[in-house]
Amino acid sequence: MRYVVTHPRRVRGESVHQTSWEKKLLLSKEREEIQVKVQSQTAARDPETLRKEIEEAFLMPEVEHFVETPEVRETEARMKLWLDAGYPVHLIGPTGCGKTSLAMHVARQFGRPVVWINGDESITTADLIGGYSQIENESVRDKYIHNVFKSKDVMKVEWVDNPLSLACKYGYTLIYNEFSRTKPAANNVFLSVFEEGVLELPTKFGEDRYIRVHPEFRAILTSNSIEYAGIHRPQDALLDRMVGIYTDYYGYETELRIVMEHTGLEEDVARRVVEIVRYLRDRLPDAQKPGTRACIMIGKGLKMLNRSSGIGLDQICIDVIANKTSSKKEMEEKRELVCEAIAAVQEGSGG
Ligand SMILES: Nc1ncnc2c1ncn2[C@@H]1O[C@H](COP(=O)(O)OP(=O)(O)OP(=O)(O)O)[C@@H](O)[C@H]1O
Repeated sequence: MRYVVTHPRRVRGESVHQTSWEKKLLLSKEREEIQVKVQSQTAARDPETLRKEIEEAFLMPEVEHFVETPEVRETEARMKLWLDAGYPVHLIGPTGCGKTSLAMHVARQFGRPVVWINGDESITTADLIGGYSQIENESVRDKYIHNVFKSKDVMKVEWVDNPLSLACKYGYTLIYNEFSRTKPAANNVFLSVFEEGVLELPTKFGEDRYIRVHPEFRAILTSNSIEYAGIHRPQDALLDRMVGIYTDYYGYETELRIVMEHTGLEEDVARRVVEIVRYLRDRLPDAQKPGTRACIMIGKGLKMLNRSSGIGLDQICIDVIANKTSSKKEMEEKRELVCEAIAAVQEGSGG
């Protein structure tokens, strides 16, 4: 809804040769309130149409190449059990182990629109629930006339729902990725959502400050087990209202299937990639462990290799795990470990 503010045109008194009578009239007008003629520019769309448009906009795309092994299905089954029991599910696990893909895949299976929030230090409660859109219109009179006139009119127009309000109002599935990156105070609104089934809109005026949470509302939150120990430890009261499912790196066979699905590599090559990454994962510190994502990246890098470039498998692996390196010495140590991993896998495969 756009508003047009109309108000008496202001003109510079002296520069326009008006009669004294016109000046008097203009001056008196200046003391009048600004006449705000609000015309809505668009005919109000009915709420149902608006909702359908919102739902189409939010429908989460299918997770491509999603691999379901017995191990994946077991975790999915636990997630659905708790979500159907009415509890939010908190997936905790190391970087790149598959939390987000799992959350998206399970969310899709409820057939409800999925709204997505990425946790961040700068997120406020308003980012979660919404706020008023407002038009501010300021008109300032000429400075060199004694009757300087300054007018400012701020109009609060309509409340705009943000993802959490939409999910609670219409029963969408909420995925709150890396939620522990958000400051705990901003996440306080979730306490009554998860317990009393009520979303309070503390910044909203009037009677509809509360949303009764829709029975189809579900929430899946993810956080990074490594960062979890670091950035913002969520308040116990919030953790107490969720079910926690710790998702570590997948087993060998699942990871192999995922790499083959994403890269199209032959099984024997994919096996070597997974074995090299798992060799490194077993020997690197938690914060440096390569995840499933690293397996896929190495696999895709291998596919792009051509003999003439002189780039070898070792360099591909080093480039993928170098991101979390903080010194030349550390890089050299990793280079040695990569060569050790490749040799060990070569030996193991009798290659
Ligand atoms: N079951 C699966 N089927 C296919 N691909 C998967 C599966 N699980 C994870 N992946 C792939 O592995 C990579 C890492 O998965 P994902 O991004 O879900 O991990 P994450 O734990 O959410 O990572 P982060 O902590 O960085 O958010 C992605 O490329 C994803 O597509």
